[in-house]
Amino acid sequence: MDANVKNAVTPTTPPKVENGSPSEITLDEFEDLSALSKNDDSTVSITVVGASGDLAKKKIFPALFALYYEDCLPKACHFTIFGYARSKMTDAELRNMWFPNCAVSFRENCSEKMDEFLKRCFYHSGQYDSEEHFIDLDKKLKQHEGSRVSNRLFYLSIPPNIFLDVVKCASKSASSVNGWTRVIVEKPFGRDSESSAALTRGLKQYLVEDQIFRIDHYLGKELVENLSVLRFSNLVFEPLWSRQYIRNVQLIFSEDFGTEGRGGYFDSYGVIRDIMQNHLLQILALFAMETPISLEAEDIRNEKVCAMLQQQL
Ligand SMILES: NC(=O)C1=CN([C@@H]2O[C@H](COP(=O)(O)OP(=O)(O)OC[C@H]3O[C@@H](n4cnc5c(N)ncnc54)[C@H](OP(=O)(O)O)[C@@H]3O)[C@@H](O)[C@H]2O)C=CC1
Ligand SMILES: O=C1O[C@H](COP(=O)(O)O)[C@@H](O)[C@H](O)[C@H]1O
Repeated sequence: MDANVKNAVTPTTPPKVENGSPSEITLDEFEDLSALSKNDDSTVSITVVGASGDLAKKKIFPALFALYYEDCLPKACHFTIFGYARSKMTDAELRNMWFPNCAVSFRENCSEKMDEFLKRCFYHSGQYDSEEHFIDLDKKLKQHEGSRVSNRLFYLSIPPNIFLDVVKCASKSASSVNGWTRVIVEKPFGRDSESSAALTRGLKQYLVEDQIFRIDHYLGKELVENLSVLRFSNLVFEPLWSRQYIRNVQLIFSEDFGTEGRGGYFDSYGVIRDIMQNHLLQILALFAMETPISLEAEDIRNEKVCAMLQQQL
């Protein structure tokens, strides 16, 4: 979770929303969604909003399949994945669209696993600001969830100007009545601290902070994940990792392709905002923070915030 955003506004208790439900399991439990399958009475439904887009196709669905392949999703029939967007598509068309990107070279039984996984994937076409269309989605989700406890996750893979429309409709018309409801928000979280705080205030009209997961996909990269292990578990590096021994730190970001489809986004938002204030600052914080009391998410977050405040970044 992005701590700077989290701390950008004074937490307030949001008004209770119709059909809304507060979180019922902790962040740690959430990390292993497969744990939910131990309880035969619960299901997880993941709705990827903006399913027709680039991010969904290239990253989210392959990642969901990888989770399924590694048994990190509840067993089949205890999870459902819905794509939601305005484009008209059938379930089969959605599956065909995702398939090529998901079919990476996993180990054995990949195609069987893929068949099982795709059978749990469905599509619902709707407008982002239509409560009616989210009510229709809710009905479809219920058909798959049956009478079990339903836990629902909405992944916002859409441009930021429609985040709030979706959160409003999803929380009013399609949130879980008996389990948790959570929302994953993709960057950018606003274009400056004022708009970031405004976004957080907007989200909190419908959700409490524990329901909001701001994602920075750089933190999932192997190299970045290994940074903490390298720093804190390596007897050679650990004592040397300080200002006494390190004079200069450079973070170099390079891509081997051009602007491609990002021209409009870069013009209005900027390359620095695209990469630096999120991905690269997260890495710098991981690099510069003091040793956290544990490698739990909240403890690392706390140390990253301290490191940033000390550097006045
Ligand atoms: N692509 C990437 O690698 C990354 C993207 N992100 C962020 O994730 C989000 C999604 O990215 P990406 O998939 O590339 O974006 P897209 O531009 O592909 O948009 C996703 C979907 O949203 C709908 N959409 C697009 N523009 C509008 C609009 N103006 N009004 C309403 N709906 C619209 C379209 O679906 P339909 O027309 O079917 O409704 C589209 O398929 C963005 O916030 C982006 O900044 C973050 C990290 C990396
Ligand atoms: O968030 C973004 O990241 C990608 C780079 O990430 P990668 O995992 O594909 O290396 C960047 O190309 C994109 O512009 C930016 O929005």
